[in-house]
Order: sequence, then structure tokens, then C-alpha cells
Amino acid sequence: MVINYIKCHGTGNIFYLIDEVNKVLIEEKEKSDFSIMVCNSDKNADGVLFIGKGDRGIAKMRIFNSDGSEAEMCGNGLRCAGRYSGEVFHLNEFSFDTLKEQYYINIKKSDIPNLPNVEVEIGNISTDVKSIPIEGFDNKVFNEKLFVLSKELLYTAVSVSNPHLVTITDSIEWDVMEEQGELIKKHKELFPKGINLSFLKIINENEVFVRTYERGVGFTKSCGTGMMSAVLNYCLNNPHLFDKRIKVYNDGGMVLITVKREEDDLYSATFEGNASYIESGKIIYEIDSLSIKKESEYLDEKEAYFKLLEIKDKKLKI
Ligand SMILES: N[C@@H](CCC[C@H](N)C(=O)O)C(=O)O
Repeated sequence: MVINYIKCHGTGNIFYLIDEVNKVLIEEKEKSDFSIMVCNSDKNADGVLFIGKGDRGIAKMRIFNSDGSEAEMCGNGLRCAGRYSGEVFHLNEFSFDTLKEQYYINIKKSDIPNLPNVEVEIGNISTDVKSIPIEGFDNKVFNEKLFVLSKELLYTAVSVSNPHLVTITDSIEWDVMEEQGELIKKHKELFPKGINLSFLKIINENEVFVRTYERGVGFTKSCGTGMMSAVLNYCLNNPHLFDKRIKVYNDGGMVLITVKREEDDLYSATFEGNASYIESGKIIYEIDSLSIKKESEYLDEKEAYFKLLEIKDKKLKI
């Protein structure tokens, strides 16, 4: 079978996008293995986005991690899926379906020429621990010590439909995060569905840096839902920052996030950033083999993305 793909990314979080709106191409029982095979063939890929028919919007995004697990939601992926669907349906503002929730997409202009820019509105962000879940807690995990992971850090748990554990720290060390990410996998009695782990470092009041060790993937250049969860925790610790736009730097660029308090335990966020195409081509797929044939590259978008990286590197003095 030959399947068209677009390889795309939101701040360096890379996906293969497969359009199944008119026809299901990969059967349900094969989606997981197909995603593993794609990500094994291209080690830069973090997952596969399937765009299908939507009940609650113009289309529906499903996200499979590189290990083949399906996640409830993907913030960076939603920007890419939103850009693609906006182009196909010739729309700039529309609602979009995902596994659990419906979200709103707004195609916006970027300050950097040729850098496609998308804002998504994310509702129903919750700190109710039952929606995550973490076992052994009844209500919330807010600035709590979790001794299985660290003796010092204070963690907060957040659900953006998918589960997140976030902390604020001055020291974001790769090996410390990896060790904790691996401990999370071992402690199924605490984290039965796994959890994405994000560390946030404050640069100044309105600017932060976030890195994530993702469930089902490991380190990615950025994680949209991880950044939203980390900024929510930052606002919970500094309530005057609710409704303020926070610049979030990450290993793959920069995004803008504003978190609002809707009601007790329920929050929403606007999340804006690039949704860039890298290449398009064909995936040649048989049940036990897969190969990827690139046909064209989006060189102007690549150049525009380098400008974003330059801004980020300058800020972080890399
Ligand atoms: N990178 C994504 C999140 C992808 C899913 C995550 N690994 C999970 O299993 O929950 C994002 O941008 O939000």
C-alpha cells in the first residue's frame, strides 16, 4: 500500500501526518504497529498524527507516540493538524475533534515570514488527580514531594486530557529528568497510565524555559501539553500571572501561552506557535515492512524556522 504523508513539526516536535478524512488507510488494529514502524524508519519522528472525520469539528486528530501508544491529546500536533485541515477546508477559524475533547483553532500570521503560525484554544485543563491519575491522592497533587522521584522537587499534576507532572526548578539536567522519566515507567502502582514529566525554569517573570520527558517517546524538542501544564503550575504559584501571555522557550523554539482560571480546578489556555512542514512523500507499507520515500522539501519553511531557532538561541545564549 502507498500512503501520502506530510512530515511536520511544532517547535521541533516532529510528526508524520496521514490524511484519512475521506478514507481510512491504516486499519484500527494496525495503527499502533504502523506508528512504531514509521518512527523506527525515521528516528527524528516523535509520533504519527491521523486526521480523520470529526464528530465535533471539521476533522479529528489522533496521536500515536513513537512506542505505538495512543495519547489522548497532543498540543504541538494539534497546531500541525489545524494548519493542514485549515488549508484543505479553506478555513481560518474552526473547531477540531480529538479523542476526548473538542478544541478551537485560529490560523494566525507570524512575525517571521513563511513561518506558519497557529493558535489553539484548549479548555478543560484540570488539576483533579482522578483525571490523571496518580494513585494515593484524593484531590490534587499541588507542590507535593514525590519521594519515588526526588527528595527535593515539588510536583504538580495536571490533565490536558493527557497526564502531566510538572515542577519549577533552576536546574534542568537531562540525566536527572531521564532518570525520573524511567522511574515513572517502573512505578505503575503510582502512575497507572504513565505521565509526561516537564521541568520549568524561570528566565524572568514573563519568560520561562520548559523541557519534557514524554510518555511513550522520551525527550522531545518540545511538548505542547507539557508546556501548558508547566505554565498552569507557574500561574498557580504566581496567581497574578493568570491571563498574562507567557513566552515559553524550549529546545525547539518558542511558543506563547496564556492560562485562564475558568472555575475551581478547571482552566483553559491559548497556545500559539509554529506549525511547519518539513517534507512530503510516500510511505510504502506492507504488514511487515515499511519504507519512506521523500518527494519534496519545504525549504522556505525550513529557513523561516531557523530564524525562530536563532531568536531562541540568542535568548538562551547557546
Ligand atoms: N508532544 C505532545 C504530546 C504527545 C503525547 C504524549 N507523549 C502522551 O503520551 O501523553 C504535545 O505536544 O502535547
